[in-house]
Amino acid sequence: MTLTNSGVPQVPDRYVLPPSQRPALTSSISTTETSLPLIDLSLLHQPLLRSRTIHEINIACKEFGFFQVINHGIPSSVVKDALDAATQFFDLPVEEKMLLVSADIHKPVRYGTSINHSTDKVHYWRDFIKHYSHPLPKWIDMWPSNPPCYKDKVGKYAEAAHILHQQLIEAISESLGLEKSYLQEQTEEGSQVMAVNCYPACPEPEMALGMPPHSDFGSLTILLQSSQGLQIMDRNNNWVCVPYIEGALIVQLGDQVEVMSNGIYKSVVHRVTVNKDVKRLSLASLHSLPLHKRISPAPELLSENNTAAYGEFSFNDFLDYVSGNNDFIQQRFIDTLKKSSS
Ligand SMILES: O=C(O)CCC(=O)C(=O)O
Ligand SMILES: [Fe+2]
Repeated sequence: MTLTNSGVPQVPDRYVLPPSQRPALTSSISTTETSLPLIDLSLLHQPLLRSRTIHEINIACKEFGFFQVINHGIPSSVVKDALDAATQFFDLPVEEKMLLVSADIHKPVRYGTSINHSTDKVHYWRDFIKHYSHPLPKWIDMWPSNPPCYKDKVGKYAEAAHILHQQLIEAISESLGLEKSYLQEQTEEGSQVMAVNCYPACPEPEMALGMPPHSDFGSLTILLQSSQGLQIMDRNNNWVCVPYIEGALIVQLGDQVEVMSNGIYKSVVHRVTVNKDVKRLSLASLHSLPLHKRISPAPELLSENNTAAYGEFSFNDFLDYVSGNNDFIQQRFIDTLKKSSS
């Protein structure tokens, strides 16, 4: 934000990506050429239409590990208020935000800029604040107290996202042929982290990224964006721009669902491009099954001919990987769990 506000005419060297990693805006597939799944969640509550909607979710999860949802039950006023509060937070004087800065990924509330991981060489065009969000009463006192509306407005959104996550996990379990309640206990006890991201306007958007390619570690991410900027990788390794759809929320499958489904569903690799004129905000509600829990493929999905394709893992394994790995961007954590099929 400080760089953009000072009107730099060029992206400083530390943000410039090696040519092979630049977003090459022209070669990404835009959404006029390909249609990404959009699901009307209100149909899940209609007995005659539920199974068809579950089928649509199954196809979207298999093909993309991604879909957008409308009629998701979170009121538009709650969504708007959360985005307003986030905007006001990033507009605070830099000295005030810097009081929350930390590189320690274990901190329950932390503000950060540029560097995605301590091991990354390249910087990214993003400021963010991340905070633990579930159960909310436990964490909310630690959240930013400025702007004064932040706790209330982002808190209401976070609680609504938590309920939506439970409904989505039920539908996704069902779409795999598992009991609707298969993960119920684990989602109730699971964790939720809100990553509130701000991507300021960037003088040379073709040289930098807001976030590098990655998949999210947890079960699902529910993402609210203020404008277009997210790209997902499709099964042919093409980058596809995710369109901004008024009132819609984005659902992305994380690594835990990939392992639990034994790879029937894959977590979606995504990145964030930046924009010359518009500051973009996003609220990523990152949901995860309990952090101490070891996740492994669901036994119900395995058979003699279909054995476990992934080893089990826990959140701590993931943290060890992130803190010890210099090539986080090149290799996904989940790929290290894959068993070779001999
Ligand atoms: O800003 C976005 O659209 C994506 C953010 C994201 O991928 C994340 O916070 O993990
Ligand atoms: Fe992400």
